[in-house]
Amino acid sequence: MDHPVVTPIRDTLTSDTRRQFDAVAGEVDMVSDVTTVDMGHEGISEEWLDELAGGLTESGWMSLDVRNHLGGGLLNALRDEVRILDVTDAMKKAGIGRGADLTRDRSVRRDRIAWLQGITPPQRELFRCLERIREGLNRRLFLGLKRFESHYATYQSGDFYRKHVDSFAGRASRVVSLVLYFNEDWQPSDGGELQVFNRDSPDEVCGLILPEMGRMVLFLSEEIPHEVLPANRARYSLACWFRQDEVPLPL
Ligand SMILES: O=C(O)CCC(=O)C(=O)O
Ligand SMILES: [Fe+2]
Repeated sequence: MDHPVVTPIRDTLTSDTRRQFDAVAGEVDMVSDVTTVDMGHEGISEEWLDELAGGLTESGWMSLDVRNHLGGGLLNALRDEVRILDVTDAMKKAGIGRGADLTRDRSVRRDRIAWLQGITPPQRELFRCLERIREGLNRRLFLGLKRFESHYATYQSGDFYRKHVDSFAGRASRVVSLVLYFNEDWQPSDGGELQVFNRDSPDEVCGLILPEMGRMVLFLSEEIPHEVLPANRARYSLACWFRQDEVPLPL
């Protein structure tokens, strides 16, 4: 007997649903996204997109302060969302792999995650920004990025994510990784740094990034090994992957 094909009820990342989503976003724009209205930041300029593409080309990764580009209002609204998901126990233990291959190996990663659907006003605004970055990188680097997927992550005290790359080489799935952090006053003693390894000599650490509010890290998913060191306090972030494949996997 044939098995029915089960598709996710809502997936904002396929082109058809993205079109619907844009239409809705356009209407809502006229009313304005109250929670994220935030004048006085530069936004996503062509110069900033040049900078992102340059960083990826030169060393395969970069870390930068994005408050002036995404806006403090949007970052605060996203931080509030992930905190609410955390305190209401809506975050799920993260796994490794997808679908039938999913394993939850607590010795490899201990974070909890919640996938974004792009439905709430801050997520809708974020998706518009991510879309501009996707297009901007494609225009400059010809990466053929077709879509993105994104989840919030929380690491409680003691949680970590061991050294890994975000995509298996040659699978052309996840191509560019982007991580945004939402933690005010993060100190070196709070641990939880993202440790980045050199793409040409993967045992060599070439970056140690504090997960501070407004900081973003961008890197080539297949090439840059990285690791989240054990955190000593709750650590909030959002990860996004720009992908070359068209068809979404079930969440
Ligand atoms: O939160 C971070 O700094 C990185 C997270 C990460 O490597 C991942 O989710 O694949
Ligand atoms: Fe990763």
